Amino acid sequence: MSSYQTFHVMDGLQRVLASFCAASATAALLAAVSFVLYSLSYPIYALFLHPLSSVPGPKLSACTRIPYWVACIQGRRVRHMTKLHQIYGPVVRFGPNDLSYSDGRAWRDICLEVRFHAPSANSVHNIIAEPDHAKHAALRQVFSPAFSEQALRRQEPLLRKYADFMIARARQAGTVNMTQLLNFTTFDIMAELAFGEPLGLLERNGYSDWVATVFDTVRVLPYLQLIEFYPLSRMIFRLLEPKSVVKMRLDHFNHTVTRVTKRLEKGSDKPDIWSLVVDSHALLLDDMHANAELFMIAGTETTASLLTGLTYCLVTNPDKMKILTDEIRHVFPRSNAISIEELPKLKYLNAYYADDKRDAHQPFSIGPRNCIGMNLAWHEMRLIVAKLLYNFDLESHVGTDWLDQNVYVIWDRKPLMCRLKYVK
Ligand code: HEM
Repeated sequence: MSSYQTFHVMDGLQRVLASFCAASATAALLAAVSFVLYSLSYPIYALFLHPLSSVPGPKLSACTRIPYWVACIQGRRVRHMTKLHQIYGPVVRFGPNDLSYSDGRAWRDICLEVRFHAPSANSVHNIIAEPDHAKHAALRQVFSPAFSEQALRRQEPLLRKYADFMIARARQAGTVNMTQLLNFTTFDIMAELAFGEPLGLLERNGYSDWVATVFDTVRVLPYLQLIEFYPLSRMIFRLLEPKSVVKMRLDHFNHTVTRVTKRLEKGSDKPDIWSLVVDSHALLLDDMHANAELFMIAGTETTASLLTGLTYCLVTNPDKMKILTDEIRHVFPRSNAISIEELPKLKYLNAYYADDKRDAHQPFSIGPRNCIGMNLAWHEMRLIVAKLLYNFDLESHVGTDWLDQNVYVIWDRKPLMCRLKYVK
């Protein structure tokens, strides 16, 4: 009896299973057919019927973003886009729904369209990633006093301290890897502003583990961008992200959490970021952590990249370097007299800045989400260049292939070896 019943139950189960398998097979077949049909018809749509179909660009890029992602992953994004503009002109379609403009008139339109980034490890959006415009504006208002001209005048002794430390470090060396030295300097400055304490890179003449991780992991950044770009890959990644990677991300973030928390508990009368914003009570602790992490990236390697590039341009154009060096040594009687108040008055040092305002090139972006640290960056960069050229004659035999560098969201800068002769 029981075996008969069992046979019946099994029979029923088998039938349910069989029909389930058949349904699954049909669904899979339908999905496969739909996929094939979509793959075959999408290029026709993308090339002939899409609203962007008349915009110049490679046919493959009109159908898929794959060529762009490959270029990003290989660190060739800038070269890839430059080449596309050389071939196709000022407006290029580099993906099915993506346009790139090399014409300055596009700045206003591009700034209306904001790209959003993933939240920080504590799930809070920092200011650059904040998708809500009203929240962004509120954050901007809170942080603005810390980056105002008034704040910068109070921060000048700190900037000078590290510029002088950089000079002292360079004097000991003779031949210097400027890529590293400039990284040490900008990270030390920003750590004092964001954590209220130095990272000690100039002192130890080497990277801390935390900074080394930032540079060691740059090649992963395009993969993360790719994953974040598509909602499905983002969802799958969140589900499958290995625990070890999550832990690594949290450990890295906790470096900032520990330091910011310590700085807030301790209090400070130094003009760092928190002493200029903390009184507003408008920020939660999580906001502070997320934004401190952003400042440590946005305010360091950007400035260091520009300074390294400028140093390369100077050592490979000694005639221009001489004009700039003469200007700085003529205006200031001694290294200690170099001040952030006087530096903006130097004509040759600021020639780029003047050009930049007329030009289509906007390295700090424009609009309500432009770089909040722009004034700090200009003062810091002018001070560092002036101190460097006042104190040293620079020389380097680096070849033009130095310029051939990869960019993985941030530049993967090559070492820039320079001989520094102390002259004062
Ligand atoms: C040469 C140096 C620098 C360059 C070229 C630069 C460039 C930029 C650009 C292009 C943006 C807009 C990004 C976007 O729209 O996605 C930006 C935003 C930002 N930058 Fe800078 N930056 C520099 C230095 C600094 C410094 C020293 C700080 C100081 C912490 C800083 C902090 C920020 C912040 C917080 C934002 C987000 C602003 C917002 O969303 O309201 N940057 N920067």
